[in-house]
Amino acid sequence: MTNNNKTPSTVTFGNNRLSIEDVVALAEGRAKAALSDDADFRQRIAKGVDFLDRELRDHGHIYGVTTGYGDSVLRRVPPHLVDELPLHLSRFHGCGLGAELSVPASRAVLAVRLASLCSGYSGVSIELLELLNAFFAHDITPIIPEEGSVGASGDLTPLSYIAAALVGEREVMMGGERLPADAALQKAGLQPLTLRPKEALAIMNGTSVMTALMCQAFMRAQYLCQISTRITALATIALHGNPAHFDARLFAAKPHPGQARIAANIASDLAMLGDGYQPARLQDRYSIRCAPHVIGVLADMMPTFRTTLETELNSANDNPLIDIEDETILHGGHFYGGHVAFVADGMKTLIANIADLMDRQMALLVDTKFNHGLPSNLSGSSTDRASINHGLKAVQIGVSAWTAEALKNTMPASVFSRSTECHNQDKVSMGTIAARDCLRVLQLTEQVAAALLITVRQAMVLRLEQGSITRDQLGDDIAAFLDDLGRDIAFIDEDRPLEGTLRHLVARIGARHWPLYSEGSAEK
Ligand SMILES: N[C@@H](Cc1ccc(O)cc1)C(=O)O
Repeated sequence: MTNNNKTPSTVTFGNNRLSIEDVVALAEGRAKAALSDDADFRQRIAKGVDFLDRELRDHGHIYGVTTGYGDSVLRRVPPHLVDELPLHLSRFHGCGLGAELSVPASRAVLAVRLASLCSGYSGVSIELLELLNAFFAHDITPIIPEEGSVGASGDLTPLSYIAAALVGEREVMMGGERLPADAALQKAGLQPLTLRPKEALAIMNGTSVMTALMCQAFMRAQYLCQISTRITALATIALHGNPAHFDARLFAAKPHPGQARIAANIASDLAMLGDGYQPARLQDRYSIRCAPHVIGVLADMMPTFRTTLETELNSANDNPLIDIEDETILHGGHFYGGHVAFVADGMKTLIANIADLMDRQMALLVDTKFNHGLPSNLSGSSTDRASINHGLKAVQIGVSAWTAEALKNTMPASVFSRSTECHNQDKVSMGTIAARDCLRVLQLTEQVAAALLITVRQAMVLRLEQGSITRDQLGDDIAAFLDDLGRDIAFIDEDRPLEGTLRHLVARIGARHWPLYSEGSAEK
């Protein structure tokens, strides 16, 4: 498939592997979906269906086809009710609650489930795969409530909303419009699917919701590494900090590659300060001096996170699996999302630590006890009006609140297994809760980053006005970045509400608006 760090224009589902970038490009509507025409792939899919049909005819006993589900495995379904069983599965799981997934998130879920079904272990028909693929072409996304999965019988309840949409039940979004699924299918000229015996189980019995959410989280975490690195560089300059903390020789002596790269990026941002530059202190406080050691942990874990997420993304995480080579049905527990759960729990901890780092950097910048000659709360008001102006005081309070909430949400979800479903599912992953927490922590941390962008830009303008830093001492990248920020953030001389600016900057961060360092540099 595509190279990991390039945006594809078409993502093809078939025998090939998908990358996180493929999923996110589809989710964000930057790529089209296609189902492979490859003869081997189509034959493999056909073989699975044919084998299941024969198995049912010749042996007449298959889990989830002629039995009840889960703990109800001992219940035998008589042949005349076998065809009705899949619709029961999708319907009794139609009990999701909570917020609805966004359209991009729902698209990511569709993509991840389609990828898994294409691995050829689930015994679904090519018609099912074609219809899922057609959802992309017609911009149809199931409306999926995000709560109700324990992440270890797969994401049964949220994925039931995909099964329902395919058969023309419940609601979908289509080109920005909320419609009953049957109406949307009709509008698109598509026929609702009649689910074959194992197909509802195949759609629902997997880890695709948590995996999709973590693909989105991964891309955001990657950008967070970069933006927090740039913020650190600007905070260091604005505080008259010491560039020597980022010397390559230091990082060769403790050579975690991600950490070294973050340090090198900060060092290159500070390179133009020049020999005449005098730092205010020999050693800066840890939120400056140890920034590579905080951001670097996330940077160093990203390759592992990628490997784990992409293994899950390209896996058959259904049960039972159909081995078409040996013509056997394999009963297992691949719907268990333990790996994704751990990535989500781990990633959210590392992200919240970056929120905390930036919160501490802001504390240094706004406080005249630490900021080496900048005004209180970085207010740019002239002296006679300084008594009524409070600059970034409330923004700092907001940052404290967002940081506290991010830190609070780092409670691991994966250790809170509950035995459920009459003790059949007596150990579960809670990976979907972990993934949702991770996204919430990201959102809060991106808000902190937005506030820090206002802070460092304000501090830099003040320094340039003071003349304690000159424009020549900023490298081209830093100067261009500050100019770009200046178009989004007006200088704060008189107090004004900053909500609009904050929201705008949060959206900019979400869109990875500023190209920072080299693409994908938070990883390799
Ligand atoms: N995940 C279960 C199947 C299942 C499906 C739906 C349920 O409600 C419960 C269990 C298995 O494969 O064993």
